[in-house]
Amino acid sequence: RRSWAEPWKIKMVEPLRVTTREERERALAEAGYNTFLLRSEDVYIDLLTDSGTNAMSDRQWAAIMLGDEAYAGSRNFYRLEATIQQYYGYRYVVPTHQGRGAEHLISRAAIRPGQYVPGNMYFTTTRLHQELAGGIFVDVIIDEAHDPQSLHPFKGNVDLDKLEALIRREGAQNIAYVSLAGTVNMAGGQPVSMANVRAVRSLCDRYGVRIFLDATRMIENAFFIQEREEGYANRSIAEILKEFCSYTDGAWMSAKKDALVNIGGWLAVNDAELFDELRNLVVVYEGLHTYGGLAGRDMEAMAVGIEESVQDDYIRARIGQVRYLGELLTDWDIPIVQPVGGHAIFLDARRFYPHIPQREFPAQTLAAELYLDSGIRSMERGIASAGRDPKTGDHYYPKLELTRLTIPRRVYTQAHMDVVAEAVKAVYDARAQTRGLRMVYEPKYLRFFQARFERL
Ligand SMILES: Cc1ncc(COP(=O)(O)O)c(/C=N/[C@@H](Cc2ccccc2)C(=O)O)c1O
Repeated sequence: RRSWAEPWKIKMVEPLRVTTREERERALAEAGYNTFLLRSEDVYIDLLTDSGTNAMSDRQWAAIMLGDEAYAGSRNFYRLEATIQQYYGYRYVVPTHQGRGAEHLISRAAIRPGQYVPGNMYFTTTRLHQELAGGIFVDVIIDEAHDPQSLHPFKGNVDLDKLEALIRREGAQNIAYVSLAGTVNMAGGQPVSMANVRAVRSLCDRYGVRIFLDATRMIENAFFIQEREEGYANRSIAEILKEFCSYTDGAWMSAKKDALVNIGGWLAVNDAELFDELRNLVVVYEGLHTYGGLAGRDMEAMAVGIEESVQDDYIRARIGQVRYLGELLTDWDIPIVQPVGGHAIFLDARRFYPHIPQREFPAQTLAAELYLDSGIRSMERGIASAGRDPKTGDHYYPKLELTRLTIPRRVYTQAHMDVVAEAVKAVYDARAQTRGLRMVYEPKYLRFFQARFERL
């Protein structure tokens, strides 16, 4: 088998600054041991997120020059609308400034206070907007998703028995919609199979329950279907994407991931009445219905990004790079979530630091130690991110205590992945001497973004 390289070459570079250990000690102390509070200039390889950090192509940069900045009816909106209709298949499109904007609108328009929102594992902003709209999130993902060592090929799947039990217990009229994410970020970027979404569709049709898709990383999900699911090996990514979406009633997307732009999001539905309400809400919270908080140039770049994101050779290279890093780590027996997901390597902080109890924030500790060793920034995806149960006020205690190494699209080279793996190994080799953290400042909403910690 011959080696295989990315289907693009680099035309512009952005210099990186290597820092010293003492510079990083000072920067991290100022950031309250929270990688979200670090300055970008103090970060060497930035694996905090794949959101908005992806490299645009020359054609996307060219699209920036084609911005039609008319307040109403921008040419760029109609191009974006047509592109979403073509590739995702939905009828009505509403642009938003980013994913959160779309989550806010769909939650307000489609949830009545007290209704239940079953979903395949929670995502922080998605659940928060559902709760702010009075919804009650219920996790209906298969049990394997909560087991970092389970090799189930589609850990994002919905457990149909859990879903049907909820519908029968609460009554279909008390289910706002099924909130389906493909891939599932908090489970480790794990995909949903076509068979599962088809089965969820037929179950929901029996009870008259809607399904809305978080399509943020749906192209990566399509790749796993092409690679792992019977009957899809010879289907293109674009065909798989469109079929999957056809089993849902609408979708929201943070275009800052799959669509390769630095800002942007959209919401799309097939129901005309729901669209009317969304189209009206968008002018209250995001901007006119033909720009939704975006400049015309951003919408044009997003349309080009969508067209590039469905190219089979591009997505194979993208997933291949994540897998390459995963293999380096598993060769050293470093515990990560398996199977390797679409957008990141998730270090299993519970197995990495078995001596640090979850209340001392092992995943946050691991992100801090990795930054100190090498200037590599990662993100906590454990108890700090899980937040507090609104009913009891106590922390949620998630089974998954993970530190995410999130790989931006078309940004870093294989050499950077080698450096990352060696840094993780250095931290792993020193793990016995590492102590946990205590939280010294806790904000009310989505605390992980701005919380501050100190060493124990
Ligand atoms: C599956 C899914 N659905 C919606 C959104 C919101 O989209 P947006 O509002 O950011 O555009 C996101 C954003 N995910 C980013 C950024 C982030 C956001 C909250 C907490 C931590 C990190 C990440 O995972 O790094 C997502 O992953």
